[in-house]
Amino acid sequence: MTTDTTTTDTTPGATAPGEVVLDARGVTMRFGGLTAVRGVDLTVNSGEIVGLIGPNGAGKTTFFNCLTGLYVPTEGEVRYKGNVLPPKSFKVTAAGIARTFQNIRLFANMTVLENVLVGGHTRTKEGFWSAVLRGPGFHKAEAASRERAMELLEFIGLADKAEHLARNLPYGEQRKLEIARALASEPGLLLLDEPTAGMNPQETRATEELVFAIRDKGIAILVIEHDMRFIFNLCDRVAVLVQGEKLIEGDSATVQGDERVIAAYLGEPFENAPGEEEIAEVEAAEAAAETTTDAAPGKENDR
Ligand SMILES: Nc1ncnc2c1ncn2[C@@H]1O[C@H](COP(=O)(O)OP(=O)(O)OP(=O)(O)O)[C@@H](O)[C@H]1O
Repeated sequence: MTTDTTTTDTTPGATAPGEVVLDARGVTMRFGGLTAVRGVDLTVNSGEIVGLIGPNGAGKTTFFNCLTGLYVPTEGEVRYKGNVLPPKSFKVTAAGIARTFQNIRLFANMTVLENVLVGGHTRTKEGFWSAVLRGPGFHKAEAASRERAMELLEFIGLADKAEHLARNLPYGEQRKLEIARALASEPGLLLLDEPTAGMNPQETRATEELVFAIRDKGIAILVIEHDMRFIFNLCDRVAVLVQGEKLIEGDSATVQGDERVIAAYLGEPFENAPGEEEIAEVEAAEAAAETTTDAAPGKENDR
């Protein structure tokens, strides 16, 4: 994985520093008599990682769905780089917002590379007839798509598994692949819905590094996550939803220390420093991984 800390202006979809990428205003979503999201304002600026937290059923996923064209908000407006979002998911993706889902949604029987190629189809210039006739233009475009997809797999650390079936990847790598597939649509904003769900501490830490590296490519990030340590380490700003409404928004220290957040969500003050137990757990997992690699060099993952 590339971990350069400078913004690369060659990244497609990358945004100039300080630009408002996402501007959601007064977003309300009702399902019959239930108001799942009520009057939520949220902005994400370029270069930022913003977290969205809240108890189960607070409306986080519903709000995400309003940002991706899956739902049209009952009230309010969502703008991406100044333009109101089109009311269809594929048009929102084409506009520059990509997402991952709470539950992994890969094409299990396709290869890792094919999954990324599918993610990039919104950026393929060749049209239907070109694909049918398979002329020189098509082959050139196909080669370029494969090259871009391989670059992404390189970045994410899965290039050596490009030809493996997605279903044979370990869980943590499937989650990475989902992110690579989302990045293939060349977004300016990436929405991550519980990216570390089900991960061990080592995988969570790797995901943290990956999200920083994506941000450093000039892609703004909005992330939902229940793992508070992950959120507070990662995010420039955190917004807290409770019962569909935004309770507070601020930097990690402000949110962690807010009595209403503690009462409504955290339950007890959050300790910023990782505990000795967790450090030991991560170190043990890393040592075990190294031993396995040393013991079985070049061992192929099952396909
Ligand atoms: N399609 C739907 N139809 C009816 N009610 C819905 C629908 N989707 C969500 N809800 C309700 O809206 C509320 C908010 O749900 P949502 O899934 O957005 O919460 P969440 O904060 O993402 O929760 P979690 O952390 O458990 O994923 C819940 O009461 C849920 O039952």
